[in-house]
Amino acid sequence: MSTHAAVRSLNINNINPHVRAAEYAVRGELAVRAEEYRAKLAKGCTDLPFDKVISANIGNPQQLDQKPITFFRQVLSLVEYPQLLEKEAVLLEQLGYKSDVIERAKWLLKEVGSVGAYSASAGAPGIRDSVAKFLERRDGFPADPKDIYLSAGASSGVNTLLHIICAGPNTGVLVPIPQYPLYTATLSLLNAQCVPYYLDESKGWGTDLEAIKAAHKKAVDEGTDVRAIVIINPGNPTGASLSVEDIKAVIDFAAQEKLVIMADEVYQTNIFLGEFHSFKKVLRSMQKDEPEKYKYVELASLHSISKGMVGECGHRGGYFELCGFDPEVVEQIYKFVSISLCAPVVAQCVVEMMVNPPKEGEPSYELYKQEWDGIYTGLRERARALYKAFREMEGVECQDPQGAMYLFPTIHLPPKAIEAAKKEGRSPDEFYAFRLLDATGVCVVPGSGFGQKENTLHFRTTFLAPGTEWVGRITKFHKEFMDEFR
Ligand SMILES: Cc1ncc(COP(=O)(O)O)c(C=O)c1O
Repeated sequence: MSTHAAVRSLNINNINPHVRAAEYAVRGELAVRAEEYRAKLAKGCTDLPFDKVISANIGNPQQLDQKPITFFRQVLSLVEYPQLLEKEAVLLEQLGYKSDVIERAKWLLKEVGSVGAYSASAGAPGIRDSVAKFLERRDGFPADPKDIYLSAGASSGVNTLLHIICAGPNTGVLVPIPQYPLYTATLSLLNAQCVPYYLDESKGWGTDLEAIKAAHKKAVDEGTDVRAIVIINPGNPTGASLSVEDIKAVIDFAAQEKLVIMADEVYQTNIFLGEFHSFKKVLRSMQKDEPEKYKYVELASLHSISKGMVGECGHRGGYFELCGFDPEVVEQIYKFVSISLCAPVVAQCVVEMMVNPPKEGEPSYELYKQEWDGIYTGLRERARALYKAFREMEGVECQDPQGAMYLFPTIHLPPKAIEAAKKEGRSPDEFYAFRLLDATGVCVVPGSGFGQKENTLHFRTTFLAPGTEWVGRITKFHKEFMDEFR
């Protein structure tokens, strides 16, 4: 028994074991070490072989110098401090605010009252209306504001949905591998079963229906009550976007097997190759063609202000839309979200602006468009530069950058490196990632943090960091690593 156990109520062995069991590699040991290095550098330490830490482990755009969109922040400045609206002339003539910024701030304040007040549990009604209108424009099918729930980031939406879906240790949820570890971690917390299905790296990380069917059958045969399937589209860490055919196949399978579909669409605007097709749009078109067959498909789709060109992840905003859920279940979802009172109200305002940005012809449009396009082009260029560097590295294979904010290359490490990793009690990809961090200050996440096929090794890096100097650091490290262990 540790000495702590005698003097305190809580110790590592008596807290919730499901918290202990949960793994979340994107903020794990590597990220902690990276923060230690950052703190050392800030104190003026000069004995590290780098002068800057690059946090390429997490899609955190503004930490890596992505500038916030001016329209969003100008409006927020006014909703946070409405007294500024009494000085319209100063705003317009001296601070360069445009009239549509002032109008939007007034409108939002009318909808929410004060951003310091709780809103209705599922979000301010006017903001839910805006989201519904956006979905109608995006998909060409009606959307009902009553089906929309504002959330504290997509993470809190996922948390809500999995809490509702997971009835006990026997509940299973199909999760893509590799995946963003929010899903496996939350299933661990809920003591439910993750039913992994593998994405096909040889086909650009496509969703393989046969793999889904096989994973589902195996779990059902083992007695698991599989109730839902998670789809991340575009993928994290893979960036792959699903084709309409693949989405149809998933919906069809979900209809046959009565699976709730959780469509995580937070990267819907981060697309470099192909096109984004929402699950809602494809579902509604299938329902139009064959209403009886798809009538009861349950779909929850999620979006966020964290990603895309918005990148406001620190504000913690998002929403999910429910389609086809039983009204009694919906009541429980409503009760569940009401237990946390409401999503952050400032974040709800950002959601509103994300789904209803300045339109062509409006005063803020030109700058908005210029900023949006600049961020998009910068991301695409950095993705290409990183991809090109990976392609030239020995033993590294990388799929074309397709979307999201990440590359997920395969690495083939020499046997001596694998042995050295074993001696340190680390997986080889973890060993590689620690070495990379220690030598260059670049923090990536080993593939094992997302799941990967047996006998394959990967790492995930974002392509958010500005410039390409850090890419050179990775290339140099890799060459030296391979030489050391060859
Ligand atoms: C696929 C995916 N879903 C959800 C999230 C969570 O995003 P949010 O900041 O909206 O909670 C992330 C964050 O990286 C993500 O990659």
